[in-house]
Amino acid sequence: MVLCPVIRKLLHKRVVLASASPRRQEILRQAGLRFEVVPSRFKEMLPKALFPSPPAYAVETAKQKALEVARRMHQKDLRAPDVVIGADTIVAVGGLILEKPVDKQDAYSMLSRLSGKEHSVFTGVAIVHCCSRDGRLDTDVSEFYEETRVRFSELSEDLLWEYIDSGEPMDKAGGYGIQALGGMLVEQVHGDFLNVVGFPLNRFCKKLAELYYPSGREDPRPAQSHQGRGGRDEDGGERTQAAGPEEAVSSRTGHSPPPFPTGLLELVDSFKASKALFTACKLKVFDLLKDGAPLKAVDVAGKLGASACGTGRLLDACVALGFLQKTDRGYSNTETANLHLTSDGAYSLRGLVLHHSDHPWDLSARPESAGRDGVDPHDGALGERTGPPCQASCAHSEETRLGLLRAMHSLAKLTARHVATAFDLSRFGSACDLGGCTGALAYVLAREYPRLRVTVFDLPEVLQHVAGFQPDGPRTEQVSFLPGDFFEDSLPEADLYVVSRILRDWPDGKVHELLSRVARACKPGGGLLLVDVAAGPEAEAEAEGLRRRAGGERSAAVYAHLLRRLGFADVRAAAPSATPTLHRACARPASPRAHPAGLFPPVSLIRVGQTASPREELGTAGSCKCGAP
Ligand SMILES: Cc1cn([C@H]2C[C@H](O)[C@@H](COP(=O)(O)OP(=O)(O)OP(=O)(O)O)O2)c(=O)[nH]c1=O
Repeated sequence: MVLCPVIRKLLHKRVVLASASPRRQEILRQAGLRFEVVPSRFKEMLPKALFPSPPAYAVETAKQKALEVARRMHQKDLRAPDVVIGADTIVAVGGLILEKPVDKQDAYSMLSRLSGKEHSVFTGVAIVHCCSRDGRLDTDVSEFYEETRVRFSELSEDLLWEYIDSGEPMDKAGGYGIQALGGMLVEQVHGDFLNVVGFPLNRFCKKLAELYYPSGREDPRPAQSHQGRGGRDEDGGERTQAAGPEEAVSSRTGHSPPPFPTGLLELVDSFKASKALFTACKLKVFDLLKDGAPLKAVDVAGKLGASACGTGRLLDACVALGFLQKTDRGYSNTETANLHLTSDGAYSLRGLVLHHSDHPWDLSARPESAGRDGVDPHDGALGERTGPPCQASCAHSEETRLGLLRAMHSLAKLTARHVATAFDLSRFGSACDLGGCTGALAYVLAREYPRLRVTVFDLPEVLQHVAGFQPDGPRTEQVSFLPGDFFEDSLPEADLYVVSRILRDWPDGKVHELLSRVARACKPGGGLLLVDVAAGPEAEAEAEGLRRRAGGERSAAVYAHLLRRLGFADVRAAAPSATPTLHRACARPASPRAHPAGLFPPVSLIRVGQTASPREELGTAGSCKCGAP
């Protein structure tokens, strides 16, 4: 996600980060910037004594790093990138500048100098706009620095050496990494934390805003006027041009182009990113790079039996996407890749990735039928409904079904804790997860509520595969599996029924039928935990006619109305306190026709209902069985 509008503005420029620092790459990537990484070869050996202050030294080094990359790229292709970003982080204590230690002894003398005192961390940043004209490179440098003050506690000799022996200090200014083990040495921080880690993101965004909207307008249109060559910015940095190249063109010709169709171009291009991810997962690139030392492209290619050139391009794409980091020593996984893209990552989504890779969204395969004939992409070739993916896959090969189970399992595992803790369910003694598949949610419910016994109720052909998905550890005995069809068979007895990510796959009639069955099975005082992606009200209104036959996300209001009619009282909704990952994972389109108003429905919804009072209410619920909500 790109929060900062100025960063969004850079999305269609060729941006290069002239730094090998994995931390800088991570910070800028998290901010949504897209860039290539070309580490600078500038030797950080400027004579420090010539600079009036430590930050002046950091700023000049940052500038020289960026300019070296701009010149090298221009020489190589006679075409420089649009923007090159350079940065340099130093630690200053008592007028002394500390950079990266050269060896352990050097690290020791730096850290003992910092012990028990406050020091400053300065990061100098240079933003170089480039323009290649007639084989010549024109550059336009803006620069600034940020200061953060850090206080260390008193460090014992033992602690110092233990820390040095961890190896962490060696590639970091001042010999410590505040974001990792080095955080233990730190007593207080005043200022921007990311500045210490290597890149002052907040100040960087402000600087970009100054450059691109010099009059302080929020309006993202290009600025109409800009300063001439030789201007100086507020930090005393040289700046020859206030606006970027785009603005210059518009002011020269007097022609104002239409707003840049950023979102559209992103969509056109976005499949490439997915393709790179799919390919890397299929080839097990992230498994290969897990835990080991960084590998060069040629070594990865050798292990995969692939071409060095193609592998290099794939690995670079993964760097740009934030799944790999690249240094002089080679490629290695980012934390995201270790966690989500390796086969055995704690929250591996590899199964989901492979499923989507092997089963592209049907709309792309049969766009004509979806658009022209109004056939739902989940339907069979003649428009007949094949049911939710899990059931539809029963008609397919064992391999397809297993792939789908892995996909559903990985997603359920990622979101299970948010779901299990969205409401306090501790008063329930037993639960039945209808269509609970591999039991990913059931096990987390059992872990969160040690008194709860959970039955996973699903089709026999699904349950025959669950053995491969069982977690180790305590409380697995709280969970049991029972084969059955929630439309055909009697529902197992339970105090709480769970219907998670089921309803969106069914049309209204079936949704009503299933919830009516749950309402009838519910004991007085029993409950229902309904988990689904919710459509916003507008999408809901537009989807109304289409969804009756097709399924798709429904709004909170529709579910609330239906549940009340079925006799549930105390209907409550909660959007999970979701991480961006969770939101993205949940908020995906079921079918394009069900969401004509937008591809990404706004929120995930969890609601719990409890049958109000006993029998009359349940009777009412039964009498509603045939009516559509
Ligand atoms: C103080 C501190 C520094 N650092 C890092 C940030 C920088 O990467 C590094 C300082 O060295 P730099 O020379 O600024 O950067 P670099 O050598 O890592 O990368 P490049 O020169 O290619 O841009 O120290 C931390 O990661 N944590 C910290 O707490």
